[in-house]
Amino acid sequence: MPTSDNAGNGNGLAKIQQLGDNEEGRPTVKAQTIDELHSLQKKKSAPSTPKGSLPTSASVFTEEERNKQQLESIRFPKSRSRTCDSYFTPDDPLLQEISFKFAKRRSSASLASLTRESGPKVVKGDPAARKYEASRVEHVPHQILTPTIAVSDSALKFTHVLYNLSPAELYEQAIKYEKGSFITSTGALATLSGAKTGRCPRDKRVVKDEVTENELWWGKGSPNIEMDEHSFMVNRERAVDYLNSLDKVFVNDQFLNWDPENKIKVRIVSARAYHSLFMHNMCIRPTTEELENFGTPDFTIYNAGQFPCNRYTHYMTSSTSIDLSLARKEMVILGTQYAGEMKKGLFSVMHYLMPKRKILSLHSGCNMGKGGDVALFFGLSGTGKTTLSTDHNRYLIGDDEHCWSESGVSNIEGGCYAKCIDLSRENEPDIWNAIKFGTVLENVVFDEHFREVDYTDKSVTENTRAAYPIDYIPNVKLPCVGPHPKNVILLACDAFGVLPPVSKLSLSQTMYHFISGYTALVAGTEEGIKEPQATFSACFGAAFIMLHPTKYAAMLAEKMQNHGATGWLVNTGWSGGSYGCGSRIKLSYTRKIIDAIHSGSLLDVEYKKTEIFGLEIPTEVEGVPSEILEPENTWSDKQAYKETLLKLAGLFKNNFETFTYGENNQVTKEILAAGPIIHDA
Ligand SMILES: Nc1ncnc2c1ncn2[C@@H]1O[C@H](COP(=O)(O)OP(=O)(O)O)[C@@H](O)[C@H]1O
Ligand SMILES: C=C(OP(=O)(O)O)C(=O)O
Ligand SMILES: [Ca+2]
Ligand SMILES: [Mn+2]
Repeated sequence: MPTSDNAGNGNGLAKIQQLGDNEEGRPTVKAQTIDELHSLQKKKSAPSTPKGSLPTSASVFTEEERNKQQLESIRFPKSRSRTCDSYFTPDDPLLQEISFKFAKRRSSASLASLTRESGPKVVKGDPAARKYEASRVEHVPHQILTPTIAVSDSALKFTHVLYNLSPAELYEQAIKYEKGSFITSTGALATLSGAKTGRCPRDKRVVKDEVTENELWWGKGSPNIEMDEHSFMVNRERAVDYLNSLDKVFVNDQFLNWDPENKIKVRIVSARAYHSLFMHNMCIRPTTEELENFGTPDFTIYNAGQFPCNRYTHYMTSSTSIDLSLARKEMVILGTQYAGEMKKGLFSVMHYLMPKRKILSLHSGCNMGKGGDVALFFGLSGTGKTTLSTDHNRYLIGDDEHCWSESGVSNIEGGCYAKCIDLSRENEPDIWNAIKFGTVLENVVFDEHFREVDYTDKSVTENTRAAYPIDYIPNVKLPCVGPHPKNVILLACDAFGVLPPVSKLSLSQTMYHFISGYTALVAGTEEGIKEPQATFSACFGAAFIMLHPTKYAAMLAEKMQNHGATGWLVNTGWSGGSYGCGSRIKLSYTRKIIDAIHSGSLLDVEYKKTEIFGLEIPTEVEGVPSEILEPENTWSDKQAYKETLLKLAGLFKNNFETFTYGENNQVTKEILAAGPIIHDA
């Protein structure tokens, strides 16, 4: 049965919300048309040549001339000897057209990684010839498996499989065929993700069947919006048909999880080089040998993000749907090209598979000191997992997704996905330097001539991102595994400005704050001052968990207890007042606080218990002005402080009620007592 959110309208058709894509909460791009979107990406350059000289400055070309010039330079490289198109002169328009077509085929055929020895073959419209080509594709270790449709034109059509291409090959594909792809001044590949510039959690569906009905968390607060198997198959067929209609698709075979005993094999079938390069960076890259013996994947994604879902399909509420079938071990993406859906979609799968093996999956960053001390950094988006786990004095294990098993911690991924807004070399040097050849830069704005990225520019979106292989960070721990954590740091970006910059937590407090999963970000940064928006997301990642939050919390409590880990709450948000009055805590102060946690020095100082939240705050931290450690000190209006504190405490209590009743109640009185206590005045 559909949930109330997706209730049918009685005649068997799903209720269609005609709200388009601008519904609240769905991150969309700040443009009305594709052309407008593309025009946001590039800024006019200052002239690079003195007046009066030849018009070599890029700004004198129209967009079209520029593209044409670029294509020509790609098609007619200086060393012409080995390119098939080298006999044509670039200025013959007819030959140009032919050579372009030929080059296109050549590249897609040769890039299939199997025709290198035999050279390219041009496939004409003869089905027999296509059969020949298709049989050659069998040399590709793995083809996409599609259901056999008796005889239709689509079944006869041949689609090239571009299998595990290298970053260089993917750059060429992106630049040739995907509008909005450019090389930046540091060598990164700038791309546009299209209308969607963030995840769409309200369009993420999971197949509810006899098994998942009992296993998964459904209903209030759950991220798992149900769909039935039939509707999944309708969307799957739509995605597969779309992919089959293309001349070529990209296939990535890769791994998740650095723990060799719990490695998961994933296959990603996508239509864009951008998506293939993103996953190349984000998943663990197999060696040639591992690829030869890859076998059957444990999980497959069909990403047909350019193509919408059919809004008249049952359960659909918009033109976007991200669908997960655990029984089929498949995910289908329709109607969003935001690459983060693939990464986080696989994370959801891990949140199902790992607990079955008694392994805890964590939405956290992770790093390790020189002495082998491991820290976990939990937190919602924007709270500092990536920034603080990337620490020049420590070894990076991973920035976002981990497992904690009997043998210690392991990163699920092979790359990092950093926010780029206001990125600076001074504050985040390692991330800054990771933005080089091979890195995917999403939705950034750059100077059209020098291709220098302006990280302060939010014209396309505020959620600008860089996806790079983890070894682009110099002090990476390879393989990305480590011993049991010593510190568990819960990050909250408190835009109310009432949580202390750091407090030490008891185990029950750690559980309380882990289940609450609080952060508060500023509502809208453009239209002046607005109230901070409190967000509660169970386990600091409600969008990705598949089981009831208390299952993960119970595992965390047990592991922390067994291994003697200390819990900390770190506010990376506001101090001296709420957003609008106060200011964000300096990153350099937060880093000092984190240093003191890692070194153990914060265990040896005096503590003071706060009112309401009952948090233990240190009276001193090396390198941090002591007066900011107690938030009340930093507020000039003490009454406003008290009111804001009570307001936030009320929001916490309100949120926690979800977990204190209902069938799944495993929350003990102790955990409840570890939350804020509001005394009646
Ligand atoms: N005191 C602070 N602590 C952590 N991050 C901060 C702080 N002040 C500003 N920032 C910025 O906040 C953002 C944190 O984002 P990020 O590390 O990507 O979060 P996450 O990985 O948890 O989504 C970064 O852009 C960082 O530069
Ligand atoms: C990719 C994401 O992770 P984060 O914002 O936590 O870095 C996301 O939440 O979409
Ligand atoms: Ca995240
Ligand atoms: Mn992150």
